[in-house]
Amino acid sequence: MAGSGKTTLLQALAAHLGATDTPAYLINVDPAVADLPYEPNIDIRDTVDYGAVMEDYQLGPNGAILTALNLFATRFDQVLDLVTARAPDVDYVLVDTPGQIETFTWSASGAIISEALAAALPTVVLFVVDTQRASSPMTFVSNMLYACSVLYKTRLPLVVVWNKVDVAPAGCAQGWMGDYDGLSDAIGDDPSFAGGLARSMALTLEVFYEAIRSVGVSALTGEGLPALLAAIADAAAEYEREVAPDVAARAAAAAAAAEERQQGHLASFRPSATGHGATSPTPPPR
Ligand SMILES: Nc1nc2c(ncn2[C@@H]2O[C@H](COP(=O)(O)OP(=O)(O)OP(=O)(O)O)[C@@H](O)[C@H]2O)c(=O)[nH]1
Repeated sequence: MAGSGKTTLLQALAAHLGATDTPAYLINVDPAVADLPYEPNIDIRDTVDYGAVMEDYQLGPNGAILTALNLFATRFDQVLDLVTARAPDVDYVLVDTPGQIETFTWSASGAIISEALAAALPTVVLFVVDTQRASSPMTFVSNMLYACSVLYKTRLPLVVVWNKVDVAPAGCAQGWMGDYDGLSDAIGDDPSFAGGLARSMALTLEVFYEAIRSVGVSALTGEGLPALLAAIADAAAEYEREVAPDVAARAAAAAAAAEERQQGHLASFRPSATGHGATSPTPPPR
């Protein structure tokens, strides 16, 4: 979510891993960020000038982020080559995404980037929430719906990160994830459409909670980072178990479809039994 602390968390994780002699490889794909508190190994801003994109294409902030991501995605194979070349030396590749969730999660270029990463390396999504901003039951439910949509869009193991626990403890939100009655009581008998929707969504989301992990952290103080790394390891094991076979099957199906297309093209150029090519413009005279 925007402003939830993704960049600060990435910096905190990188510092934590550095201190335990586990250097991480850092990638920034947010073209609009002004200052980064960490030194990325790969930075979209080295490739795409967000300000120039706005000016050249006469776009607003979100349109410019989308266009910058599209331009970056066209060269993502080069990024992937760099990442996979370094992968044997690092345990983690951390990717910082743009603030507006829809520009990454729901864009074609965001899908290209996450699918390319997921096809090359065990990939896990961290859905970062500002815990204080999810302290009312309604905003909690809407945050969980966003998390749910990210899970279904990416089809990757997901960890919900309740950030900023130095300001607001995550206990309440984490409690609601496992306690429909508690959440329903908190929503109350609000007779409005929103209240009814929140109650039915809360019930629907119970199944979703079984598929995800959640951790409370403070990117500012470092609280909860070891638990977050344990959750990431668990999610990576799920990737190996459940996602990797699916990724391999999809790659094999895509390769088979490409092969079939190529055979089709070849067949159309092959001479027929009568000595005429399949692409002959006129049938032989009778
Ligand atoms: N108290 C507190 N503040 C935090 C924490 N993590 C981040 N912040 C603050 O939250 C604000 C936003 O942090 P960022 O890291 O820029 O958030 P972001 O999600 O990357 O922001 P966008 O990319 O713009 O969406 C900054 O003022 C951070 O200092 C935390 O754990 N505790």
